[in-house]
Amino acid sequence: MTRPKPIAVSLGDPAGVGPELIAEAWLRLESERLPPFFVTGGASVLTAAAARRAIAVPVIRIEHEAEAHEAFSSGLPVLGHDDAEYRPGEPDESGARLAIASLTRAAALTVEGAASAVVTGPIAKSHLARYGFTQPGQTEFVADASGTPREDAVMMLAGPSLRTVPLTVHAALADVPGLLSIALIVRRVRIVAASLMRDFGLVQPRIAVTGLNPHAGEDGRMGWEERDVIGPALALLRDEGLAVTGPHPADALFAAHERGGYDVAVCMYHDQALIPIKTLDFDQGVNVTLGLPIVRTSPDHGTAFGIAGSGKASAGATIAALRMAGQCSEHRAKR
Ligand SMILES: NC(=O)C1=CN([C@@H]2O[C@H](COP(=O)(O)OP(=O)(O)OC[C@H]3O[C@@H](n4cnc5c(N)ncnc54)[C@H](O)[C@@H]3O)[C@@H](O)[C@H]2O)C=CC1
Ligand SMILES: NCC(=O)COP(=O)(O)O
Repeated sequence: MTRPKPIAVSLGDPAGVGPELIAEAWLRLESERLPPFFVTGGASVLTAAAARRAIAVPVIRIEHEAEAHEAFSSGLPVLGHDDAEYRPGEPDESGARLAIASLTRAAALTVEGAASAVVTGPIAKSHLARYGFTQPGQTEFVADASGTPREDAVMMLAGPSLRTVPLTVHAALADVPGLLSIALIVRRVRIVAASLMRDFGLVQPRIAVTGLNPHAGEDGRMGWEERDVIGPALALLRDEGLAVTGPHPADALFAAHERGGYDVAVCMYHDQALIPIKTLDFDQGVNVTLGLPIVRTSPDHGTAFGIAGSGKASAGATIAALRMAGQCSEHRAKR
């Protein structure tokens, strides 16, 4: 049997918590039973970040991704020579350029099949935008890199307590009602259903869809989107045989007694989906992009510049992202 390819990990912004958490994940590879991975660039950043965190993580430079498997048991494999100075909490131009280069290479290696999945370290979008990062986020970046229409790259947040999908993502709240349409909901919910089957092994995913307005519109008294947009979209999806319920009032859907009734909650906007997951599962929350020809996950937290280098950041979400990337790749390989 051929062994699976290693996972390509992008560094994230070197001034953020990404590098120290990747190093910590490598340190715990046996206790956490992590699949083999390598980092694209940032060898001296990773060495310095591990030292600052007072953890013993030998960094092993590799010239080719095929060397990652052998290196992995002795140290953290780092591919290539892209690098920067380690200045935690002080994002700068060279760090931004390294983050972009690392992401670009990790995604490209995954698209060409040299890596089984890409796990992206956290970046600060507004900071990187000053240095040539043109996409709204890494979700759109990996969509473009893998030749996927951006509308088909669907963000899902997954933790031990629940999974959520924001149908609209990095949009101003005032723009959300105008962005919602029957076509968007149908297209994205179909992708959610197909991905939960392909990447997570669910046979018939149970999909709960929220309303947009308080009380899911209260029969049109508090908004019309449920009646005119969300409801008709869900009727179409049910006609296709998908196990879709809603529109549900969003305020109660995440209560413990409700969560057992669905496999994923599809939400209308960013905070509706992210607040419950970050409240319940912050330390194990994974951001996974559905609908791609490749597997991509990420810890769901950001760069946390304020605590970078302090040793306070938890590696739980990074470890969960690595583990989930390995599991999704295994599910795909079995199909
Ligand atoms: N996957 C990614 O690339 C993401 C990137 N971001 C970016 O990160 C930047 C900062 O965003 P914020 O909203 O401040 O979110 P953040 O996640 O960086 O920080 C929010 C709070 O959580 C804490 N925190 C974050 N990670 C932690 C960890 N591993 N352990 C313990 N505490 C942790 C921080 O100290 C802060 O108090 C933004 O520029 C945003 O674009 C935000 C979310 C995801
Ligand atoms: N709030 C989630 C987030 O910002 C992650 O976005 P992306 O960079 O993974 O697209």
